[in-house]
Amino acid sequence: MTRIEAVRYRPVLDSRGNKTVEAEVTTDSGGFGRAAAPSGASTGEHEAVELPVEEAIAAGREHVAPRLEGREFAGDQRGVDSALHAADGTEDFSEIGANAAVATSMAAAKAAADVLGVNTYQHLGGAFRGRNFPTPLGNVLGGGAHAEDATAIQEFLVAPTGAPSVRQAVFANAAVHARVKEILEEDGVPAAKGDEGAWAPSVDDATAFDVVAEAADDVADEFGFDVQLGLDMAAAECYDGDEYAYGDDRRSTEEQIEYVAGLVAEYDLAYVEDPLDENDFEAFAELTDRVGDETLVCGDDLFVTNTERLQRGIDEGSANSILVKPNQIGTLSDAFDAIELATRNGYDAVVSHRSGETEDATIAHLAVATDAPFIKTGAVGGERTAKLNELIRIADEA
Ligand SMILES: C=C(OP(=O)(O)O)C(=O)O
Ligand SMILES: [Mg+2]
Repeated sequence: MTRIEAVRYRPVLDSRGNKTVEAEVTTDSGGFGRAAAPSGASTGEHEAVELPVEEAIAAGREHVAPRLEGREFAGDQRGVDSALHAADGTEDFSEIGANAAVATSMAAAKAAADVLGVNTYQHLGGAFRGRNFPTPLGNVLGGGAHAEDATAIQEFLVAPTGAPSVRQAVFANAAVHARVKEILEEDGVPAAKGDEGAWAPSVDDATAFDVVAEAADDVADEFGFDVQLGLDMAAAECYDGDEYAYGDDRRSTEEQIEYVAGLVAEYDLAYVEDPLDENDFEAFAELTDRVGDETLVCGDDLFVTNTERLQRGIDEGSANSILVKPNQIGTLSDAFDAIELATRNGYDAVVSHRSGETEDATIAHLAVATDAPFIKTGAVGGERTAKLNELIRIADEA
């Protein structure tokens, strides 16, 4: 097997115009991989640590590159990711930065795939992957931490659960995004876009539900398959330790559970992410008990792609789905472990982008490599379509 020859770092821009870490890995047989770290805005309290970009790059050059160059076999992803942990030496990548770690981990995977002459998803998932594709969850309207003066709920998502192909699913989500804009225009509501390209009008959540439900119904009729709704409620952002504050509404934990259960029934929600605070495994379990047969209750800030937190959730019945963001945990191996633990326990994995993204499309490969049933990566915008178009290409080739 071929060895890693060089690991290089540079600062590049993400979709918010912030600097982020890009890594390049070359191998002694001419393999090449390049990847960049994404960045969150509504980050979970228990996520691995993102360092300031210059610090992360300096740490990568000083501590990571010497451990990989000339030493690690390019195809040994676990070996590469163990070397990243060894270079860091902490539980949360606070020494080298999860941004340096994840960019290196993903670049190494791509370099190895290049050496082997296969797609990244085949290198990561093996010869038998590439038959199943994730249903894309598309953010079409939202606010919260992703846009000023917009909805209190962070993301109104569409889930084309009836789509016959990933391509049709991707096109349906884009069509809902376009239809949402038309409905807002008909209603005389101006709307700019939030961080992920979703419309960010200054409307209350009840109005947003009506607009998105109408748009999804119209597109379902046009495309001839089911297009359901989903939410990311990013509840930790709205919880003050006592109450949930969404716009002018204040709710106790019990009232929040009641409210979410009501939404699931009223809008036939296929998916509800972070409906409760990131430390309240118990309230999550209460809600999952009530609505877990009808919808996916997904932990993002609750689990932060961390197998220990996921195991606690499994033990307590806190959810039935996990959001998987490689940069929350720092390496592809750790993200893989979270998906495998989830799958073995009947949890649906949702591989996810961050609100700050780049053209990097590794998560599309990760989703296909693990047979993840869902991917959340926006509906429109170059940094989002990079992943969606990659899925279309993979499906075309597979
Ligand atoms: C994608 C999300 O946002 P961020 O990247 O800001 O955490 C999310 O909360 O699921
Ligand atoms: Mg979330």
